[in-house]
Amino acid sequence: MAPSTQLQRAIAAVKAMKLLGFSQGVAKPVLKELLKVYGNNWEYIEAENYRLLADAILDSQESKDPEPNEIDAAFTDEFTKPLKRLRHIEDPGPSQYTIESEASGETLLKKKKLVASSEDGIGEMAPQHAINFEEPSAPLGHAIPKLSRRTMLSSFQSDEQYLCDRTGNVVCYKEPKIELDTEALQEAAVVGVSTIPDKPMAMTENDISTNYNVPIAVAAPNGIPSGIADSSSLQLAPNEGNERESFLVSAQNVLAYVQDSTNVNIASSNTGKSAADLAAESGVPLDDVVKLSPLKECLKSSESRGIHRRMTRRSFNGSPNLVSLETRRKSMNGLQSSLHIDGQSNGIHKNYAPQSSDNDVLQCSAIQPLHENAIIASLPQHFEHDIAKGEERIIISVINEFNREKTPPYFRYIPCNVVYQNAHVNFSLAQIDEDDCCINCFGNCLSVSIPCACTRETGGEFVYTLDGLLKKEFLNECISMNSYMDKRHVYCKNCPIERFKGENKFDSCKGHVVRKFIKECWSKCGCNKKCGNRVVQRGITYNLQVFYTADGKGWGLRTLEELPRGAFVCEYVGEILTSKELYDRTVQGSCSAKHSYTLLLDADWVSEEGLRDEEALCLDATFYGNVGRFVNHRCFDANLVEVPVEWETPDHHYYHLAYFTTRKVEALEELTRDYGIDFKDHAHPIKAFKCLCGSSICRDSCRSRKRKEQVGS
Ligand SMILES: C[S@@+](CC[C@H](N)C(=O)[O-])C[C@H]1O[C@@H](n2cnc3c(N)ncnc32)[C@H](O)[C@@H]1O
Repeated sequence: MAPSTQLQRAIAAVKAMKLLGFSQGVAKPVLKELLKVYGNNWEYIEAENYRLLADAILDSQESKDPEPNEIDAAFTDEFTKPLKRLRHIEDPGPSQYTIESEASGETLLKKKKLVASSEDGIGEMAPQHAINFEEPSAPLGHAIPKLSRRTMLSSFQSDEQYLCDRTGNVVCYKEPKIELDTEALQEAAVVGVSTIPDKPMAMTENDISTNYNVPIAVAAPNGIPSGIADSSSLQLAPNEGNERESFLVSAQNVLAYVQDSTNVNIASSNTGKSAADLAAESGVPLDDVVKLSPLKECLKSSESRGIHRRMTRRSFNGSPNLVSLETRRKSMNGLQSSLHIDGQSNGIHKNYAPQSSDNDVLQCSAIQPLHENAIIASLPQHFEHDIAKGEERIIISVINEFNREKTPPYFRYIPCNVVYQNAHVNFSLAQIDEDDCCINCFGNCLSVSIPCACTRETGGEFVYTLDGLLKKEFLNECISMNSYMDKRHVYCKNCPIERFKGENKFDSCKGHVVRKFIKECWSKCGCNKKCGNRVVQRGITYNLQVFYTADGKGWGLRTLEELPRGAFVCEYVGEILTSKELYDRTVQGSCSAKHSYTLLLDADWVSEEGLRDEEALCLDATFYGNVGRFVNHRCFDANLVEVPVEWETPDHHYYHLAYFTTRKVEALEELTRDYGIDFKDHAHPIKAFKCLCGSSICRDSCRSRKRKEQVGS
């Protein structure tokens, strides 16, 4: 990236932090560290108005948070000591981030320690500028800002525009960016060198928010995959690390089994009610919901806050759990997980996302800490307990049983595609011809013997069964069309992928796969929302989980319940880009993430001679996407197949990519699809990787054999 752009972005970031009350001196070193960690990928840092940066600053500050009796000294020191700078050392202390490689080959974001030093110029963090989350006294007359991460982040997010609903039109989003001003430009001169940090922002009493979402939670034993709990087979292992799992508790039953990173705490809901109040209101005996540890009483008292904070921190460093195993065992026995596999029913109950208010749902968004000090004791938790952040009808948990990477690298969850900027995706009822919809239908189109007009695309036949599965014949055809061997390619004369490469690089079309489309009924149709010809647009209905794969592929997606053949699993959702925009992103390196998340919507590129730039569309799930982005590749015998589906527009330029099962899939099986990669073709737009699919017919096996031979010789 050109230095000036880099500088401008740095200024904007620092400025944004300043608006939150973080001085330049505080923000700058953390920003530098994040840039290192994310390989100068600004998209991550700028996402959600620099949420990652704010999180990281809060984390580093919390780690520096002095004990109450140190506060006075720190402030007194302000005028007596030279400003200290931070440097990395191996000893425990306040944290920053660093990258480490695991045996698996994955690169992990880890905390690196910072300690005061006056030697190098990484940045400054004078004690007076660390935001304190305790009840501070300000001996030197400073106004001490008291902010919570939640307060800050919600103020950060307040001007976000929301994106889309599941069946609605694609919405073009624009996130507010911090405008550069002259003051910021002056600061440009000092980004990268140390300066005297600014004074903290003065805060009023109203700014001091206490609306922490602190739920009731029960720790589950380690070693049980999130989403699966069979109380009869629980192994109560000693606490080996910091990662645990908890339940999402509703008034009547446990909704989900979720992962967490911090300690067990008992606290109030975000309405400010206590656990006891909520339990009383919901009619669930408190002891049945949560077995309070002996710590309960001391956590409730304000005097104990310091103790709790210290205990939380100690435990975060790996020392024994706050709640006894016995307490945990009782808690587990007192609860029925909604996600259990038992011998009798062999069923996993749906992990529906709660729709109700605080009154009837106590959200255990991972074992949330009691107060703000503890909130920032964890690594940034982008997704809390549901990676879909409530955007799907199902809660989608995340679990890593192999290393300490708690969540996948940052991305923003969207349940349906969103136009990035120039893509021509414009839905209008007028655009849908009467022959392309079933205006005169009513009820469920599938219950009538004569197929409706929406089946024109599929030869006058509905492709779905009454159970909502893809019919055998259609599924077989899709599998065969997608199969690497049988795939039929068509070639366009003026391929949009090639034409942006510049004159020297211009190449002939690499080919586009011929596909079979599904056309679902939609708003202009007379049928109702429950019509059997509306499957994909209803969204995810099966229990899925994002998990860390054991075989080095990074994160993956799996099912927590058995899936029948022909079942719709999820859509591949991302930003809708023109192929030019995708090319520009690739050239700029903003898509240089370790994994590739782009797909072409190229099914119809050959049918028009002069396809306009804005009509040659792609999906990029690198920064915005849904669970579809975690589906890994498997050569030949993948259990998912990708099918193009359209409902809002029948023009084949824009459509949805839906994943259906190619066979019965067992609970806990990883969901995979064949990306169609030719591992020998290095010019292919999909960046090849060393395939670790494990299939006995892996197409990359020749290459890996060759490599081994080369190494051996
Ligand atoms: C759409 S992403 C899948 C999710 C990804 N594993 C993650 O951690 O976010 C595609 C990327 O995953 C990795 N991947 C997928 N299938 C793989 C396979 N069979 N072997 C090795 N890496 C794979 C590659 O890095 C690929 O670019």
